[in-house]
Amino acid sequence: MENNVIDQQVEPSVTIRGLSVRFSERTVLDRISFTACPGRIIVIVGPSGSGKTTLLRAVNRLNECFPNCRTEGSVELRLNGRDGDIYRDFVPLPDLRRNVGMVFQTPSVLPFSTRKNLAMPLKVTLGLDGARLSERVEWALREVSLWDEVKDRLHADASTLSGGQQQRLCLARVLALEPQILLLDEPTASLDFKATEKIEELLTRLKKRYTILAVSHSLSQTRRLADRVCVLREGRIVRELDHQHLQDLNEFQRLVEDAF
Ligand SMILES: Nc1ncnc2c1ncn2[C@@H]1O[C@H](COP(=O)(O)OP(=O)(O)OP(=O)(O)O)[C@@H](O)[C@H]1O
Repeated sequence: MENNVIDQQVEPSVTIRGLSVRFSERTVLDRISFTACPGRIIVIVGPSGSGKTTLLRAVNRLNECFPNCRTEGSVELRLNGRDGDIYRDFVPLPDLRRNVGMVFQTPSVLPFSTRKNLAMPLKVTLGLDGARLSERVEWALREVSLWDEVKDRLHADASTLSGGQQQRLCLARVLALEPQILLLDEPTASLDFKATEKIEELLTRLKKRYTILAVSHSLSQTRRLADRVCVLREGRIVRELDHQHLQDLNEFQRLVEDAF
């Protein structure tokens, strides 16, 4: 069965058609199709090993880091008003990764100060320096509600921040490059409930301006965040749930558990 989820209210910014990913001879994603739109969060859930991370990585060609990986099908993105299939049309990888930012399960801060974590990619990728660089650093930290917490220790090593602060720093690093699409792989996996709450509030605010694809292992979080839920099992989308399914917690849990 090939899935075809079309969001009819808003022009999609991600259109995935017949996407299959193999590692060596093993099929990990099997003819996946769906669309994602700006202003919406799609949450991907599914058993461990069902292909959730691989699906996120397919949207900015990160699977290509693995030499045994083969991808078929298309991932069409609308970037800066132009459509293109990232596997067929020429999209320089740095441009693609800047526009399609990814935040990983475990905060991946660089072994530098908080400021340098943001400043370095801004210098290298956008060539910013001086006042423009400082403004962008502050903007990104404010965007993730971290500025007030770190403004007096911008030059301290980023590893001295709490786990939740580090994860927000990673998100700030992605946002600073002005992406249009965010890929979030269990962004609260390593956080306590307070830090999780902050990230969830942040995502709810950010979703108005970005297309967000997120992976979550928490059904209650999925229900809080998602506009649409895709249940992945053995590399296929076996169920899609939208607003009407998310209203009643028991009904939602039953539908997802059935799909698992
Ligand atoms: N680079 C790779 N080489 C070989 N197999 C891989 C590679 N990356 C992922 N896989 C395999 O693909 C399958 C899907 O992995 P993936 O990480 O996408 O699953 P997941 O649903 O995100 O799992 P989890 O919930 O445990 O994070 C797994 O069986 C995994 O072992």
